[in-house]
Amino acid sequence: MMASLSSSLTFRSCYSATSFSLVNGNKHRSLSFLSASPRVFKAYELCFRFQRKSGRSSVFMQDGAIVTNSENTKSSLKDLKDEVLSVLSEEPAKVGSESNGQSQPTVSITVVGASGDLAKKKIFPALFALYYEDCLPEHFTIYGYSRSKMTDVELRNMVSKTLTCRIDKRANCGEKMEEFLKRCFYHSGQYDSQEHFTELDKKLKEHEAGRISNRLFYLSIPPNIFVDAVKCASSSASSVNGWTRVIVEKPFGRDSETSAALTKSLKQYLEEDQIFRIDHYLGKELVENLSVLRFSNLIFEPLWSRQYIRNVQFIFSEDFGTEGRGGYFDHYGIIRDIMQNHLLQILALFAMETPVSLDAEDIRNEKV
Ligand SMILES: NC(=O)C1=CN([C@@H]2O[C@H](COP(=O)(O)OP(=O)(O)OC[C@H]3O[C@@H](n4cnc5c(N)ncnc54)[C@H](OP(=O)(O)O)[C@@H]3O)[C@@H](O)[C@H]2O)C=CC1
Ligand SMILES: O=C1O[C@H](COP(=O)(O)O)[C@@H](O)[C@H](O)[C@H]1O
Repeated sequence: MMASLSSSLTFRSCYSATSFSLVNGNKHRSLSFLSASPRVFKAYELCFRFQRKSGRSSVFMQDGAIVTNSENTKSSLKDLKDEVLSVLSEEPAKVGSESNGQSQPTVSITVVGASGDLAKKKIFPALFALYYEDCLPEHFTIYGYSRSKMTDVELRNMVSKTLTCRIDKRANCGEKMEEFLKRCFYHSGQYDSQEHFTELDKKLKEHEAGRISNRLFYLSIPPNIFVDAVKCASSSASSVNGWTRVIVEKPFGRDSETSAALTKSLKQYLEEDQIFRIDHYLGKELVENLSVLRFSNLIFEPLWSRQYIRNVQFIFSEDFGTEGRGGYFDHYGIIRDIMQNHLLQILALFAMETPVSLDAEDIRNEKV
């Protein structure tokens, strides 16, 4: 399968990085779930945040190394890491934490459709990478939710097969996996059952142990059941004292009209700032590095212009067949599946004018 736009630079889909950038309505928050090279992620992600906040100058090298004019790089990096952590634990609870004597909020992440391909291939490994990198809050629980009958142990067995230590620092990886798996649980239920989501809610509460609870639902299910699941999650399992957010996987409809209709349906149960639409392609190392290559690389930056580049082609290739996706492609269309999201996003990153800053909103403004 190959889709090709016009390039002298060729991008091949041979990376298996698992990271995601979340586009949140008009705002954009970056919440990277990465399983390939957190070192690169940190440099890239943290750099932008850091530069924005401190105004300090720092340059990130291709290998993820950081050159900064700071005399105290170590503590600066710590500040940056704290910032990433704050993405996951931001928006303090509406109920005072002191009132129940539990000072730190919990995050409960429910992977809806946990028995599926995406959950196994990408989501659990990415959550593990976050855990490995200490980017999850101290108190967190992960729940798999789907119709398949499974015990906690069976879920852990399933998940453990796809967790990897493909990351730079491999120290204690096995130990970390064990710790991570102990935080994973499973609840079997229908996607349109208030009753089953109420059962999930009860289980989440047990783990939250009276702490302020923030809840994230990751919809890793076919789009035709998004709204049912959101309805049940929001009415029967949303947080009562913290935030509740939902990550929605593409496709977001099949055209502008159906996309608007999906948003309208979701907004019956959620505010726009609770909805995070995801294009996992934007979190790939190769794609993230594109901005670094364009804007921080002293050799390429001045040459990246129509004066010096004659032809640009993007090649999307996979070294395997449709692998069970034939029905989906026939129904939805391969162009819709790949080109109008992943490849257009890459094209935009490649061709946009220099944004005012590398802050996500400024990049978005240049893209559109
Ligand atoms: N796989 C990938 O690489 C990518 C997938 N996506 C999107 O992410 C979402 C999930 O993808 P993926 O995991 O591949 O999907 P799957 O088809 O594997 O579905 C995930 C789970 O949803 C449940 N399910 C499947 N079909 C139905 C149905 N008709 N009615 C009710 N439940 C159903 C099944 O769980 P159970 O039977 O246990 O309830 C299944 O394990 C989809 O929207 C897909 O388009 C986006 C990008 C990449
Ligand atoms: O969204 C999709 O992307 C994958 C390619 O992503 P990768 O991370 O596996 O390289 C594609 O195979 C799939 O058809 C499509 O739905």
